[in-house]
Amino acid sequence: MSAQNHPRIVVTAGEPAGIGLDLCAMLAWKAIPASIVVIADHNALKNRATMLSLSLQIQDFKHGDSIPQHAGNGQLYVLHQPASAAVSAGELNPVNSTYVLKTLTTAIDGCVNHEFDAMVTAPVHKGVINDAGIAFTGHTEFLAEYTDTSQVVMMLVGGGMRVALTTTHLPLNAVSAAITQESLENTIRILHHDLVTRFGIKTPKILVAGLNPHAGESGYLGYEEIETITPVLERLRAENMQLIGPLPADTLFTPHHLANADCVLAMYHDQGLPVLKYASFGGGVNVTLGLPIIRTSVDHGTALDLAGKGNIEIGSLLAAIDLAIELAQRQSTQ
Ligand SMILES: NC(=O)C1=CN([C@@H]2O[C@H](COP(=O)(O)OP(=O)(O)OC[C@H]3O[C@@H](n4cnc5c(N)ncnc54)[C@H](O)[C@@H]3O)[C@@H](O)[C@H]2O)C=CC1
Ligand SMILES: NCC(=O)COP(=O)(O)O
Repeated sequence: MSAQNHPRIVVTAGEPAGIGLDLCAMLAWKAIPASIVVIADHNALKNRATMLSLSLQIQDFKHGDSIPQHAGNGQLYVLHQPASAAVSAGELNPVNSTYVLKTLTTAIDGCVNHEFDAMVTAPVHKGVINDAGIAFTGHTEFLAEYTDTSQVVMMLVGGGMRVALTTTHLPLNAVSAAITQESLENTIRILHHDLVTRFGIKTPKILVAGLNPHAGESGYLGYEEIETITPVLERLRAENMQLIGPLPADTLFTPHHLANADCVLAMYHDQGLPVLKYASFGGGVNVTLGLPIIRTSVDHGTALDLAGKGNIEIGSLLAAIDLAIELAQRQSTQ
């Protein structure tokens, strides 16, 4: 926390051809109870602001500078990370992938060494980073690897729900094999631990989805519920965790089930996230659990079609910053 006791948040601007730069420029006009430093290419950010007719005033941030609470008066503190190639709104260039990853590692390092209290990420484009010859499936996996964390959990918050995932960015045909008793148990332990410590929920109630239609229909539609999910839930219930399931995913997201639950654990990305995004797109937040640092993110992608055009929603970035502030404040009191 700063000397004035407000959280210090670092925001990575994401894929420069996408709307991350637009969001960061717009952020300069939002008052926020935290200090904010954006990591981006100074000139690319200035140019994007000009495209949006925003007269952004960039203050260059240097490591060690102390900065005031974000006033929302058009000023933005920017840690300049030079892009590797010229930036053009809407046009991906694999050459800039190293720049994108450098913004991430700079933010992670800043959180690990306590220069910042939390990092918030604008969207990156997974495909173009791979086009550059760098294997990359998402921030979540990148953060885990860079911080040497063996397992993390992706959770989205929005629309009155929290939805965590057992597996993240995997082809569908690899999902079943990736869900082992060990990986599921670790996922639930991380989820439970962070709901208690980071979110302040004393005894979290977690709804756990089955993998197969109708949660396997007693084995007639698949065995993962019987062989993998149920034994793990029974083991962890013996430790007094409140775990309901495995429940059929098609009826789990109904008011009846959700009313008293703190979180849903889905088995894979597109089992859980379409429901949450339907309920909250543009206002949802992605948070990585199990990391040694606090990281939240927007719930949407790079929206290349909208970059530089001036008609985007900033709600998800603001919600991600709000959650980062909440988590940082709770951590500072522990
Ligand atoms: N946190 C991250 O880094 C994320 C990155 N992605 C990446 O983004 C890239 C594009 O993904 P898509 O599936 O096309 O999803 P997308 O979210 O970029 O776009 C889906 C639709 O939503 C619109 N949209 C997105 N954000 C918006 C905003 N803030 N305001 C108004 N409209 C908005 C887009 O114009 C498009 O019509 C992919 O490479 C994907 O992996 C996707 C999700 C999260
Ligand atoms: N659907 C969520 C997403 O793709 C963002 O993932 P990550 O980059 O935060 O790992």
